[in-house]
Amino acid sequence: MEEWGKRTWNLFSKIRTESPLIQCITNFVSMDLMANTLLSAGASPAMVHSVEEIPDFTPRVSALCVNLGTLSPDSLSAMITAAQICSELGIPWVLDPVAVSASSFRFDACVRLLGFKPTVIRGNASEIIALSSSSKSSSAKGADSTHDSMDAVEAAKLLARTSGAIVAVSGATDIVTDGNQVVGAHNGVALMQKVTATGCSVTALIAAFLALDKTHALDAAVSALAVFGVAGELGMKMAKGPASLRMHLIDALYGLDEATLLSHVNITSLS
Ligand SMILES: Nc1ncnc2c1ncn2[C@@H]1O[C@H](COP(=O)(O)OP(=O)(O)OP(=O)(O)O)[C@@H](O)[C@H]1O
Ligand SMILES: Cc1ncsc1CCO
Ligand SMILES: [Mg+2]
Repeated sequence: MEEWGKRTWNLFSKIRTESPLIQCITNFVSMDLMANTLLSAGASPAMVHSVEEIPDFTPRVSALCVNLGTLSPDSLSAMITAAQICSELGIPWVLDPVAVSASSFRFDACVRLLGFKPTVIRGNASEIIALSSSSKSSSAKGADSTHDSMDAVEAAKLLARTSGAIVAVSGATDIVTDGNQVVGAHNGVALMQKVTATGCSVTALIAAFLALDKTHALDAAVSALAVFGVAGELGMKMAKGPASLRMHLIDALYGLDEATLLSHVNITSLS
């Protein structure tokens, strides 16, 4: 546990000193919270999503975050172009398959994007179960999960093996796997589910952690989820509901110091 805490702090403090440039092609709901999450963590966000700009811009970024939340034919072209560049240039990129089973268009888009080998896939339990089982007809309602993250462990392992990506499942326990090893990050508070785009934002934070060391993608994903969860716990101490949690979570992320992080991080091996 102590080792995980130190590893997490080392990566997090590097974001603050190196301020990696993170491109986000994301949904309209999440843009504000995602950009503010990255800024508060010390990274430099850029919501560049026009396909005309991607050949110039994407080769210069340190990592890419692709989120299907408000997918359209135009945004899909941008995602595919950017993912292809990252895959060719070895730039780490993260896929957030929001509401993957909502439509065939969205599901097929996810499958096409998997062809460009995301470094990490982060979804909630319903999304990871649907993507892993290739099932377009899941019980998921939309962007919110109807499953517990622990129900998605086997699905996550299977998806990691078939895609070659590290797979992260958010929930009461955040789960991260490479297909064999399974690690749990137990930080966070349930009210984070009532703040839209917290999941989208932690996916972008994973991209920021990956930007520093893409060769240890499992560590990057676990660390990002733990840091965001700790910020949620600290923010909750001052929050009166979802709106003030959103504000205090961002403040807590910005002010997070080593001693506070080390005393709160709760990461365990689940395999
Ligand atoms: N029951 C819970 N207890 C503690 N933390 C939680 C709980 N549920 C979710 N979280 C945390 O909330 C954040 C968002 O996770 P969630 O699973 O709600 O993502 P999501 O469904 O993709 O969200 P969105 O699509 O709105 O961005 C994560 O950091 C996760 O760890
Ligand atoms: C509510 C919602 N709808 C599409 S994306 C999004 C934000 C959470 O994923
Ligand atoms: Mg989501």
